[in-house]
Amino acid sequence: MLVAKNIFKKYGTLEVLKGVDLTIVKGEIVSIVGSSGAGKSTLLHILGTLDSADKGEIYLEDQRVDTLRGKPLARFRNEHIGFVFQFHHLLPEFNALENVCIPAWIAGKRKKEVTERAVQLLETLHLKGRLENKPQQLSGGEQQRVAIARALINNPQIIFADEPTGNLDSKNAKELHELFIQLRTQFNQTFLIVTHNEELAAVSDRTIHMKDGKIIDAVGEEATII
Ligand SMILES: Nc1ncnc2c1ncn2[C@@H]1O[C@H](COP(=O)(O)OP(=O)(O)OP(=O)(O)O)[C@@H](O)[C@H]1O
Repeated sequence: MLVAKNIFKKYGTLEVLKGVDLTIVKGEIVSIVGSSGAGKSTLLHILGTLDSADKGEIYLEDQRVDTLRGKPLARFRNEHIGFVFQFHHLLPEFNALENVCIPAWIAGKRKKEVTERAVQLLETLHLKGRLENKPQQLSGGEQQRVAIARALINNPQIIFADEPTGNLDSKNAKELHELFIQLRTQFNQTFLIVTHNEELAAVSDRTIHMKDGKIIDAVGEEATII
């Protein structure tokens, strides 16, 4: 599903990623954990094509993605990748239903089909009665669920989530973990999640540990095969 080979990244003289290799199988929920500054978000952004590596290769379902630029990259991202961030970045002037529909409208999909799928997703995410509400009229947990429906609208191959529970209380965080598992069971959805939340890491299928720009194994040694 996702294969990354020998990813390197520097910011100025700071070496942030020092040769990361990673493979993720379809339907896996994988968490990336590690201390602050280990390079987790940088890796997630590079794998999600939001940032570029200095060296290395990334393949999503056998398509090389790290060489895409401009319009083909924007189109690929819109059609194949979903993102969920700590701050959900919903558009305040649009209601929940519209926020979910926007990526599908951008992809040029038919309005009626888009609305049907968005309503179905929002119902699955227990937001049936909140379709017309603007983000500020929703709770933090509800806003995050709208962001997840938005990430799912184009049926992405993988969802990248950066601290998705970072802004939620423990009850909403737990509900979000259950939701990820439900989406994996129901749709075989693949997730790669950067998190400091130990409970979220514990319910993942696999946890990847990062330290100083490298993936390490459980005893802190540099891992060679992941
Ligand atoms: N755009 C940037 N320009 C310069 N340095 C950056 C940039 N983005 C990240 N860094 C630096 O790269 C290092 C890794 O950052 P990154 O955000 O990937 O860490 P992280 O493991 O996700 O940390 P945290 O858990 O605190 O979010 C940090 O030292 C950070 O200051």
